[in-house]
Amino acid sequence: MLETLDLTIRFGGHVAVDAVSCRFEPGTLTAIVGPNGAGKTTYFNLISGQLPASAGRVRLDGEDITTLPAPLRTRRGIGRAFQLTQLFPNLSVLENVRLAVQARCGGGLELFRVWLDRKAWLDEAADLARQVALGDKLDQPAAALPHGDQRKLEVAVLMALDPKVYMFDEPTAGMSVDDVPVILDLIRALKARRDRTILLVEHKMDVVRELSDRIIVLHNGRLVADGEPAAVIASPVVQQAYLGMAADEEEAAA
Ligand SMILES: Nc1ncnc2c1ncn2[C@@H]1O[C@H](COP(=O)(O)OP(=O)(O)OP(=O)(O)O)[C@@H](O)[C@H]1O
Repeated sequence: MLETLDLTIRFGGHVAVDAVSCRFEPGTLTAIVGPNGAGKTTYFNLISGQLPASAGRVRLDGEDITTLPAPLRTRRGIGRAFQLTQLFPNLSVLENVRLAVQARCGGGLELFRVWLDRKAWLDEAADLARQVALGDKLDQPAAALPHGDQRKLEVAVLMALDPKVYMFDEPTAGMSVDDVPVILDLIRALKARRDRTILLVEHKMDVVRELSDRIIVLHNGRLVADGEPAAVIASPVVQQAYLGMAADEEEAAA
C-alpha cells in the first residue's frame, strides 16, 4: 500500500502541495483530478521522488521512502512512465523494452544465464511493444520516434518493469486518435488484474469516469474531495472548482 501523510512542498512562498494525506490500495485505480496548476503533477513528483518534500511523509508497504532518491523508489516498486531522457535514445524500441524486462527479472552478469534468458526477454519485449502498437517499429531508435510513439514506448517500458504502483500522468496526451484506445485498453487490462495500485492524472473526464474506482480532487494544492467517482463528480465542490464548465458543456450537448 502507498500512503502520503501531510505531504507538502513549497516553492518560495507558494504551497504547491499542501498537507495531502491519502492511501492508495492495490487493486484500485485512483484518478487525480483538479484544475490547471492544482498540484497534480507536483504530487506525482513527490511520490516518485523527482521532487523532495518540504514536509510530510511517503510510505510504501509501511516503509518510509520520503527521502529515497527516485531510482531507489523505482526499485522499491514505484513505477512512473519514464521520460525519453531516462531511456536510451540511441537504442531501439525493442532493446529499451528488453532492458526493462531484464531489470525486472534481476538479470545478473552470469554470462551463461544471460545468454539463456536473453531470448525470453526479447520475446516478452517484442510482445509488449506490439501491445502498445509499436510492433512495426521494433528496430527504430527511441529518439527517432514521433512524440506519440515515444509516449507509447514509455508505457511499454513501465509494463515491462511491472511495478507495484503504476503512475500515469496524462498517458494519452499527444497520441493520435488511433493510439488512445490502445493505451486505455492496456490500463483497463492492468486494472482487471486487481493486484496493482494505479494512479492516473487525467483531464479527460470521460476517461476518468470509465476507468477509475475512486477520484481524488486537488485544488490549490489541497485535497478537497475523495471518494467513489459518481459521488465525487456530483459533489458541489467539484462542480464548482473544476467540472462546472464541463458539466455545462455536457448538458448543452445532451
Ligand atoms: N519547480 C517548480 N518551481 C516553482 N513552482 C512550481 C514548480 N513546479 C510546479 N510549480 C507550481 O506549482 C503549482 C502546481 O503545479 P502542477 O504542475 O503540479 O499543477 P497540475 O495540477 O499538474 O497542473 P496541470 O493540470 O496544468 O498539469 C503551479 O502553481 C506551478 O506553477
